Amino acid sequence: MPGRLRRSSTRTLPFLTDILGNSLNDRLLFAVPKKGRLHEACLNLLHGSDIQFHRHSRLDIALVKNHPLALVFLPAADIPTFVGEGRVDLGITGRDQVAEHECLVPPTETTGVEEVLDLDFGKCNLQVQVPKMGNIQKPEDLIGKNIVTSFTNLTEQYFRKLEGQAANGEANGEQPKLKTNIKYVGGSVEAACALGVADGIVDLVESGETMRAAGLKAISTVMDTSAILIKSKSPSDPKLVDLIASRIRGVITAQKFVLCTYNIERSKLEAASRITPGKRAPTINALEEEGWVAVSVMVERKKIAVVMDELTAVGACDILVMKIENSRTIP
Ligand SMILES: Nc1ncnc2c1ncn2[C@@H]1O[C@H](COP(=O)(O)OP(=O)(O)OP(=O)(O)O)[C@@H](O)[C@H]1O
Ligand SMILES: O=P(O)(O)OC[C@H]1O[C@H](OP(=O)(O)OP(=O)(O)O)[C@H](O)[C@@H]1O
Repeated sequence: MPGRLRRSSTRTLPFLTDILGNSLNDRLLFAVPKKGRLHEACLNLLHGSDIQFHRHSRLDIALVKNHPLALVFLPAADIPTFVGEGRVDLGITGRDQVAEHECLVPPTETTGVEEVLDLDFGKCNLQVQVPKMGNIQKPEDLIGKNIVTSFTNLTEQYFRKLEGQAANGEANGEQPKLKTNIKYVGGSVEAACALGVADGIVDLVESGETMRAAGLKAISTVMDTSAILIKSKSPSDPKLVDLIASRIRGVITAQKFVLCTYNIERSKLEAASRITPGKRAPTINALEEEGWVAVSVMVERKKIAVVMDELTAVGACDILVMKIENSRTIP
């Protein structure tokens, strides 16, 4: 694709050419959050996928030793732009960041990103929050007031819709409503109300600790989000994209599931199989002991304690649970 970072590296990034020579040529580019909440989990994913690299200090590009791949460390918020324009082939960022970008730059047939995989971390909600002790109870009460956020496009979209609904109400004789002011801040959004800059904020909530510590409460959810693997609409090496996606999927599955084995009388197998249906189906082997079978099955890690209780209740015994180191399974 013309204008790709690797093809024009001498023109656009001369300092990188000094350091890396022409080694970016013909490498798939993979953008990874350079800091923040997703950074560490992404490094773990790369490690689990055996993507080996050495990152020089201060340098935001690292060549991968065992694949024709280069990692580009970028702010999570910028990754949808680079991938969406086809400058970078693959990326990890939050679904919230993709949605925020798409509000401003709607995808076309050739631009914009495609979601490859939900990565099952970075889970949180983008929520409208207001002072706990104040008199604002619902998002409509914020119409015409000041909102502070790092997600100005999603917030604009949310409040314009709310204003539209309120305007329809006006036609039915309700109070006239004003336009809501939306201001950008890059971080520590939760401080805006206490500092008198905002009547409400739109910010991410995971545990709710930040929100509660700032004396705020959530009154509405704009969207749910988690980290996702995205690709451009015209990656330079689709086969390598598929290979990387398959390795990452394997690591995610291994983290999400455990392997459970147990012995049970064949007559009780049907009840046990209802508790542990497996990803596709349980593996069942006959035991030397007449009328008994051994079952081996993948179970979601978060459900395993309840599953073990239920298996015991239907007569399973010798229940063992093992960590899965890595996997290759169908999506
Ligand atoms: N508390 C959280 N829990 C889970 N995921 C989060 C949380 N906060 C942010 N994220 C996810 O991580 C993405 C990046 O947010 P983060 O605030 O870490 O980025 P940053 O602004 O680049 O880093 P920093 O805040 O350190 O400057 C968000 O878009 C969201 O998808
Ligand atoms: O519900 P919690 O578990 O408390 O998490 C929510 C906080 O996490 C994020 O900020 P982060 O700490 O990444 O830093 P930032 O405020 O500088 O963006 C988000 O913007 C909230 O402030």
